[in-house]
This record gives sequence, C-alpha cells and structure tokens, in this order.
Amino acid sequence: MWPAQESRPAPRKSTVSRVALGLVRSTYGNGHHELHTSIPETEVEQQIRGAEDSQAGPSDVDEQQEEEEEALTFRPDRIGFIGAGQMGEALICGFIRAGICSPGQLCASVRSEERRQRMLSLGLQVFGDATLGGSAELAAASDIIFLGVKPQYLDGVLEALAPHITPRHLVVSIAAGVRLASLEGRLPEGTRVIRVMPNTPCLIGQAASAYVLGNHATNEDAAKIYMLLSSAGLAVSVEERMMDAVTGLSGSGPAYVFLAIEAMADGAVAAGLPRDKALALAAQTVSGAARMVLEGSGDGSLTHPALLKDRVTSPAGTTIVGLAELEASGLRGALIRAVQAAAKRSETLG
Ligand SMILES: NC(=O)C1=CN([C@@H]2O[C@H](COP(=O)(O)OP(=O)(O)OC[C@H]3O[C@@H](n4cnc5c(N)ncnc54)[C@H](OP(=O)(O)O)[C@@H]3O)[C@@H](O)[C@H]2O)C=CC1
Ligand SMILES: O=C(O)[C@@H]1CCC=N1
Repeated sequence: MWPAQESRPAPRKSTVSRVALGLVRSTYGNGHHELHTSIPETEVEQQIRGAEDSQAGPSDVDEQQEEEEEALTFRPDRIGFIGAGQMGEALICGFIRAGICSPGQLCASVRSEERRQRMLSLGLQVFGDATLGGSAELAAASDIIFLGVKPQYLDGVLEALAPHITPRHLVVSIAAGVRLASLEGRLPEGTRVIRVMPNTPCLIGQAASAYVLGNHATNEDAAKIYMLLSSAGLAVSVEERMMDAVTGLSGSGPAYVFLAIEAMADGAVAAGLPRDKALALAAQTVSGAARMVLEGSGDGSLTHPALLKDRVTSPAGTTIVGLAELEASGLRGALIRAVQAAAKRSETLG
C-alpha cells in the first residue's frame, strides 16, 4: 500500500450536508461518486464527513421530516457564473448532474448569443455581458459568484462587479494564476473570496479540483466549496503557493491525457486496428489504469503506479519492449517538463 491510507467517501445527499451548505433540498442527481485519496482532510472536511457518516441509514420518514424542517429554516444558496464557457459550463453541468443544486438555483452572465442559448437550454436564468450591466443583475440574483472568464478579462469584470458585492456574497475565482491578494484587492474590503482550480472532467462528475480560502472566507464557506466541488469529483484544499503546480498538473492535465489517448490510438491504427475501436480501447485503457491507482487496492487507498506497471510487464514480453521505447523517447521527462512549464506559465498570468 502507498502511502498511509484513508478513504473519503464523497458526500451523499444528506440533510447535514445540505444544512451545512444551505444549498439544496432537491431530489436531483445521483450522489453516487466514490473518491479515494490519501490527502489529509481539513478540519472542515472531516466535520462534514463525520456528520454525514453519523447520519447513515435514517428511515425515509426521518429524512422526509428533516428535509421539511430544513426547508422552513434554510434558503438555498443561489449560484451565479460570470462567464460560462468551457470550464463554467463544466462546473454548471457537474453540479446539476451531482444533484448538489438545481438549474433554478443557477444563473449566468454571458456575452455571446451562442452561450446565452446554451445556458437557457440548461434551465439557467441568463444575464448579459458582465461589464455592461450583467454583473449587477447577476449579483442581485446570487449568493455565490463564480468568476469564469479568462484571466485577461478579469480586470473589467471585477471593476463592474465590485460595486454590487455585499456581505452576503461569496466570490469564487477559477482563473488560472490570479492570486487571492489580487482578487481581494479589487473587491470591497472584507469580501469572502475562494480561489479554485477545477478541471473539465467536472462535466461528467470526474473533476480533480483544488481550492484555497481567502483572508475573509469562513469555515462555512469552506464547507460550501468543498461540498460543491466534491459533488463533482475529487476536491482538495491546498496552500496558495501550490496553486500554480495544481494548475500545471490537474488544471491543464486533461489535455495531456487527451493527447496521449490520441497518440496511443494512432499507434494502434498504424498496427492495423480500425480508428473507432482503437480510440475506444485507448480511452478505456487510460480510464481503467487511472482507476487502478485510485481504487485498485480495494480498501480506498492509492496504489503506486510503478507497482501496477510491473504487474503488466512479462519477462521478454510485449510491454517491456513498449516501455523501453517510451523511456528512449523521454516520456517521463516530457511529462515532468510539461507540468513544470504549465505551472510556470500560471505564475505569470496573475
Ligand atoms: N478550460 C479549462 O480547462 C480550465 C479553465 N480554467 C479557468 O477558467 C476560466 C475560463 O476558461 P474557459 O472556460 O476555458 O474559457 P472560455 O473562453 O471557454 O469561457 C470564458 C467565457 O467567459 C465569457 N466572457 C468573457 N467576458 C465576459 C463578460 N464581460 N461577461 C460575460 N461573459 C464573459 C466568454 O464569452 P464569449 O463566449 O463571448 O467569448 C466565454 O464564454 C479561465 O480563467 C481559466 O483560467 C480553470 C481550470 C480549467
Ligand atoms: O489553459 C489554461 O490556461 C486553462 C487553465 C487550466 C486549464 N486551462
């Protein structure tokens, strides 16, 4: 086993998690995610998990009663997205799919007609360009505001948004490279801010996200962001100095893996396999291998990939010949340099 182990079941749709969040009392989604990690939980994460674990197995009647009580005392948070492009849409769809919120709780400020139509089709309330009045309307309709524009558009968006931020709001930035201090400095004094680095597999509930709290964010805010992000994949809290590394790894990482899948399929096509079968087998191979690292041990712990690699590799077999080619081509070095280069680029974006 590697290293010291712990399993963290993803949050289920318990009353406690919803009360902690003030988020939702819906019957949306599936809540079936299984996540395993050896990354230590924060106090807030432990509290959420402990509360959920202790709630295991209430009767349907109890649950219904609790939901009704909750409905009387908690108003669900409304979540607004300024910019709903690739990553914004992935978050929106991930949250809806997980059942952590309903489309009626979500709204978006968009620029293009294409984005407007897409958000309407998902059931969201839609506002216009954030720099042309959209941010005022979005702020009025939201409790949590996700900043989902490219880093270069943040200046204009924050300038337009700042006058409409009230103590009610929690601002969540997903912009690569943009530091908390920079965000906080452009918002009213005391604004609760969280910086998040998600990735696009959020779309299908398979995100790898990291987050860090700003100076004024509370434990309740931490619980909210953890519940939201972990509903759609793995969520870990990190120190801000680690966010560029996260961006180079899991933020950009899906693109590296897509490239690898495409190239593996190309190799199989060259060796005689039809394209569609090659692509399906390549993608499933990557997905299956990743799941073995995450859950192959069967007890929720991470398994070291070197151990798993050795199990595939027969003496004088096919795999060792393939591995030797990859080593000769510098695959490991290339991946290390890719993550480092992307992290370095992230450092320059703020
Ligand atoms: N893509 C990814 O995998 C990841 C991205 N991120 C971060 O997410 C953020 C968004 O990236 P991504 O989704 O890829 O980019 P996109 O360009 O796909 O999405 C950004 C969206 O913001 C919209 N927008 C820009 N200005 C405004 C405005 N004034 N008012 C309303 N909407 C506006 C754009 O509108 P229009 O469509 O009209 O251009 C666009 O739809 C970035 O900061 C990036 O660093 C973080 C993790 C992963
Ligand atoms: O390429 C980018 O800048 C964004 C941030 C991480 C992934 N995509």
